[in-house]
Amino acid sequence: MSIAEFFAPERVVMLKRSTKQGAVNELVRALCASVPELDRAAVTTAIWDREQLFSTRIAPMIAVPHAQLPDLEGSYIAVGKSRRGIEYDARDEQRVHLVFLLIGSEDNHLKVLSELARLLQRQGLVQRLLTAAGRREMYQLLTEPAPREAGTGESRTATVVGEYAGQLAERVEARVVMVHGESANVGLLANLRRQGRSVVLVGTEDQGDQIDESLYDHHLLVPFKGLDRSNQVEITMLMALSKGLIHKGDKVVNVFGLTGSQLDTIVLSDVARDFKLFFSMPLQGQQDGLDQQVFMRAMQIMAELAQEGREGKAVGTLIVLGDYEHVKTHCQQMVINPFQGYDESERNILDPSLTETIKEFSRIDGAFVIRGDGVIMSAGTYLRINHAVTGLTPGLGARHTAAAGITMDCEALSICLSESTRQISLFRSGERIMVV
Ligand SMILES: Nc1ncnc2c1ncn2[C@@H]1O[C@H](COP(=O)(O)OP(=O)(O)OP(=O)(O)O)[C@@H](O)[C@H]1O
Repeated sequence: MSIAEFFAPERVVMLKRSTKQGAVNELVRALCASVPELDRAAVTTAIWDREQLFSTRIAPMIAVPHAQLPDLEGSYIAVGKSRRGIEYDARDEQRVHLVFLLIGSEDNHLKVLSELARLLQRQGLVQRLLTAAGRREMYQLLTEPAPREAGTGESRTATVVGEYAGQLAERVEARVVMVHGESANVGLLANLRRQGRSVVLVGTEDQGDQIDESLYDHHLLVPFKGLDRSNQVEITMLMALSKGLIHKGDKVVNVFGLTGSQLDTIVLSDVARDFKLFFSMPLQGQQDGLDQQVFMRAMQIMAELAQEGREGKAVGTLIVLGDYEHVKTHCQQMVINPFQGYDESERNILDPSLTETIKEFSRIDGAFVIRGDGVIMSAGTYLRINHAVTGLTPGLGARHTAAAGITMDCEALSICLSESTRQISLFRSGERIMVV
């Protein structure tokens, strides 16, 4: 899916009104004028109904009011910029300057929302939108392919590392080579394809427009940037395993550099040896089908929480993903479930406008319980554990014990953010299978 297809030049608006209602109505007008099948009254009602549930401000200066309309085919985005800023919601004094209005079909609304959120994370884009001279420039910025980052040229070192990676893959008969996209070089990709390796291009953003698609077999997106080298490989391998791109008997060569820099590292993995525990994970489309994007979003929110904390303080929290049928038998509310009463479509972790709410609720004691398809079933939940949890690293307390314990009793995966160390741990079958 390319997010560019949902924009249109006539739906870029320089907003005149500085109230939330005025600005949103300007966008609804522009959207409905551009898409005749949209009924303005229905769009307005759907948007405001959604807005009453949670504010759709997703970042200090950005809001994404959105709604699904039954029977609508396709999704449409109108974008507005306000130079003066809009008083968007009472809880935040900072004004919103960019408003993205999204109306979507029920089928892929959340996926489009998620793509839009990813686009807005593209380095420097928001700043360039804010300083863009006019509507045409804004449209170009929103629809242009992701720029390749500095340092992606093929330096001598990168070329040599690429050559060695190719030779190593050949010598050990690695079936798969994962080339980390921001530093990928075209020569290496072409060489690996010639050798008949399965080539996976790994990136944090969609780079399909920059590198010829015929040079790789799969494109894998990892949820966050800025990892150190060992975490980069572990997360990538985990993602690739969960997507079925690599298998138990494979040898895999990873070629990468630190995010944004050139190729300088080669790591050879024997999947069966290095990822023993993974093979009991529920991520592979069985059990209750834990959606890949849901797992990635949960990891991303945890990573952001680890970095940002709340109001200057570190926070700890716990997310339990998947196998809800069994997990629910272990759940007891510590406080009233804040998601109670909301429709399932209004409490899906894939909805970026919920991110702030989820982060805010991370301060509540207890766990988030999330179904495999991303629907948040509860927060502030106490998990009753039936087994004695032994063998945890000394120093890990009740939160980590609950995170491990629930995965002994259920086929769920749990992600635990430690308040004291800010480390993110992944638990499966009672074991801590990864620490970031
Ligand atoms: N059974 C449980 N189910 C859900 N949440 C729990 C459970 N037990 C503890 N918690 C959460 O963990 C918090 C206490 O964490 P504690 O500091 O004891 O654990 P920890 O593993 O050392 O975590 P951290 O590294 O974040 O301090 C509680 O305030 C509560 O929010």
